[in-house]
Amino acid sequence: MAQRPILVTGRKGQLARCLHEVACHHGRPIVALGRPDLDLEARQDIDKLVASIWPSVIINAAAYTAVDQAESEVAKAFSVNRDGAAALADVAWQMNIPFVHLSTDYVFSGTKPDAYDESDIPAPLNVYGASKLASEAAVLAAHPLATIVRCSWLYSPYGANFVRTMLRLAETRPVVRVVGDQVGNPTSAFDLATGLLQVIARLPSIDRRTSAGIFHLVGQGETSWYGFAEAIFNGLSRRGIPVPKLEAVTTDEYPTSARRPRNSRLDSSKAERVFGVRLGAWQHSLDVCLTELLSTAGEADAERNCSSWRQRNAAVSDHTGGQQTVAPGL
Ligand SMILES: NC(=O)C1=CN([C@@H]2O[C@H](COP(=O)(O)OP(=O)(O)OC[C@H]3O[C@@H](n4cnc5c(N)ncnc54)[C@H](OP(=O)(O)O)[C@@H]3O)[C@@H](O)[C@H]2O)C=CC1
Ligand SMILES: Cc1cn([C@H]2C[C@H](O)[C@@H](COP(=O)(O)OP(=O)(O)O[C@H]3O[C@@H](C)C(=O)[C@@H](O)[C@H]3O)O2)c(=O)[nH]c1=O
Ligand SMILES: [Mg+2]
Repeated sequence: MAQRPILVTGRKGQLARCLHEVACHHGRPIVALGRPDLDLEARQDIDKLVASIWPSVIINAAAYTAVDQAESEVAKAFSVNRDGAAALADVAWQMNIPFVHLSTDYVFSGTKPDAYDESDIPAPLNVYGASKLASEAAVLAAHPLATIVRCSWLYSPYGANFVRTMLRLAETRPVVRVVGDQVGNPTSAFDLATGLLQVIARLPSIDRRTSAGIFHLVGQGETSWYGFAEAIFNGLSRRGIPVPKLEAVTTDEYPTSARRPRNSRLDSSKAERVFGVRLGAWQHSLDVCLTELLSTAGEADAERNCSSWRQRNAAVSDHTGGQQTVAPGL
């Protein structure tokens, strides 16, 4: 009998695209759905759509992710992130399908001096973070066995992310100013995709109460947005590309609509203990991403097929601790 596919939502988003590539590379059937076919705000026929695919697991990578814009689109952010996610989780629960949902470091206020673990109390500073925190509770209410993965500072060759923003600014600005007083964990969406596939591969062998609930899963290492920008520009310089002058500024000197946490570092040790998954160091994965971006300049937004996943990605290790490029157990 044919293997049931993974169903991922948010098809054009960076994580969904990475999941698609990595799953294809490992010969795992995967169906990616996006708007208009699957719109989390128009959920009448989600159950029929899901039934027609009959997936082995659903990964909800669709979300309203425009952090500043969310401040003035509160209803929409909650409608997509909380209500849409809950409706999909409900369908999964009714059909007895495991459900993996993504959340964010922005659920935290940033006042803790250390990395946040799953027992820390969230207190979001912005609408996006509040809507994602609400999504966690709503998803777990609809699907008590859902696995919720909080990640942070995702980057990839696709979509809107800080690496692609810095590459764009490098081409157009003589000086780039970036905040140096907000720290977190940059996370490669390819590494996260590989880690998520390991998580779902291990779900059947783990007690369902243990795999349910919240897990932090981010790239190893930490930096500020300024440190991240510096590493990006260093990567460009090493490749002979001219870069602008980079200046560190404070949060107060770089006003934005949404407030952001000063510290949103996440401790991923629970995910490592339970699922045996650990993502790679962000500096290495950034270099992989830059190579990919610069070798495919201009086509990063094009739809790609399975064959485009090269053996270049996903520094993920299993519980044996060894770094490897091919994820174990997929
Ligand atoms: N980006 C980051 O730094 C981080 C992201 N996360 C979480 O990880 C997940 C994946 O993020 P990422 O891949 O970066 O997000 P992207 O913004 O790259 O992609 C999100 C996708 O969701 C889709 N979407 C938006 N609204 C709807 C809707 N009403 N119905 C269906 N699809 C919709 C968008 O579709 P369309 O293309 O049609 O607009 C888009 O393709 C999200 O849950 C996000 O909150 C967590 C931490 C960090
Ligand atoms: C573009 C730019 C940003 N910044 C600052 C603003 C902000 O504090 C920080 C990051 O800005 P961005 O808007 O790129 O990133 P932001 O949208 O805040 O990224 C977040 O997205 C959501 C979806 C998440 O879940 C988070 O984990 C996080 O990745 O850098 C500068 O200082 N200079 C700049 O030139
Ligand atoms: Mg943004």
